[in-house]
Amino acid sequence: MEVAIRWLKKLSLSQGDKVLLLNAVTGEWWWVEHNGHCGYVPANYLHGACEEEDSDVDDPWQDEEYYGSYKTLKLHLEMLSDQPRTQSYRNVIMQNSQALKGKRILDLGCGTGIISFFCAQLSEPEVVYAVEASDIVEQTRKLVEENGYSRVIQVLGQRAEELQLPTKVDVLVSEWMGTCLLFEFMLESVLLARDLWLKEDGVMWPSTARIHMVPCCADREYSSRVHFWDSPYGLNFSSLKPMAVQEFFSTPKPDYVLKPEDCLSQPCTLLDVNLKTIKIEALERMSSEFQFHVDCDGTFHGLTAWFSVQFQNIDSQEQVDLDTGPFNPLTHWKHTLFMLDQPMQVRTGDKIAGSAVFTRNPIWRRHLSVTITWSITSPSQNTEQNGCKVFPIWR
Ligand SMILES: N=C(N)NC/C=C/[C@H]1O[C@@H](n2cnc3c(N)ncnc32)[C@H](O)[C@@H]1O
Repeated sequence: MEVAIRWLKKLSLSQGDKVLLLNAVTGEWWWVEHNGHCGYVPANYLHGACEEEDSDVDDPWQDEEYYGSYKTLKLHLEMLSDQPRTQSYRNVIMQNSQALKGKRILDLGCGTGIISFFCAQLSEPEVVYAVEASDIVEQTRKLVEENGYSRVIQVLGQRAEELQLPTKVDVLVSEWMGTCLLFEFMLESVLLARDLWLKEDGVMWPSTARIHMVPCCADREYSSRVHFWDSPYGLNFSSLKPMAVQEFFSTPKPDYVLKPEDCLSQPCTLLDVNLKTIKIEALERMSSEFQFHVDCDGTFHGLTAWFSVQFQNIDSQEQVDLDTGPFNPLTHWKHTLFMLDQPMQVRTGDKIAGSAVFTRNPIWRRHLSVTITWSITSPSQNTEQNGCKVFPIWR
């Protein structure tokens, strides 16, 4: 079936082909990806079957698997061991110790309760509601008891979506950030709790969140997975290279560590979200233009993204900034590398312009896809190269 949409490149599909649904944009047209190419398809051309069992689709938030991953200590150890992350929250609370006196605080997704402990230890809030949906919460209750904070910290073992509080709160603090900021979309739960339980003049911590991106050289990453096939043990395996690109670079690499010297230009800020005002429905699709001015000759292998969050002080204009990028101490989030299929040589003075669109998965609600469109103009080489690639995270 040839679906040639006038303003999009052709998406050739045949009966029985499987496509990745990226966005059920309207009832009639769905934005899909097939073999690395994306385009619109009439919704009525597609029927039901997701790869997984239909029963899975009954749980689009995959809550059993999600909360199951937080009931053991592995992820909590990783987060608590992340000094830049945990110390940022501690610094915010310390700097606002006076302002937090007598206040009502909601710590959403408290895990082992570390943020709630900082509040009770460094200030004298009236109450801290420590909300946690995974089974780790039974341990958290014990920790509150054993550390003598039962009078201040109230541990609530439930999902934020089911929360019932006696009154609204003055501060909603949460550590909700996932890969590429948005993955897990715990942010939706935070915004839901904000809308239901945060006072009109209440404070959100973090207050703002940003996604940053920079074009980069990633030679070792590309060579070890693609050039490797040129001549392993003297044999010519190069016909495997397209398969290697597809297998290793179709999704971003979430645990990449970008070195400052591999940046090809100054980074830019793609998204800047105000967590007090953003509406939940805005999370479905967020897009941003970018323009990078290449400031050193090199190979353009891909784009690396990271996030930063800012915590606004309650009684002053100052803020604490947690920046997980390559120019700051490494965090457990590391960086996210979006590798292009084909590296390109770029020179100082070249321009890499384009857009990044963050589209939430209409079915798997904790997942998203990032569509990156680029155009490289090189005055020195008098060339222009364009491209577009869709990166699911992770469906
Ligand atoms: N920072 C990263 N990566 N992960 C976020 C942190 C996730 C923690 O928040 C809890 N959590 C996530 N969503 C909710 C919710 N809706 N209600 C209650 N608890 C929740 C999880 O069980 C983890 O303990």
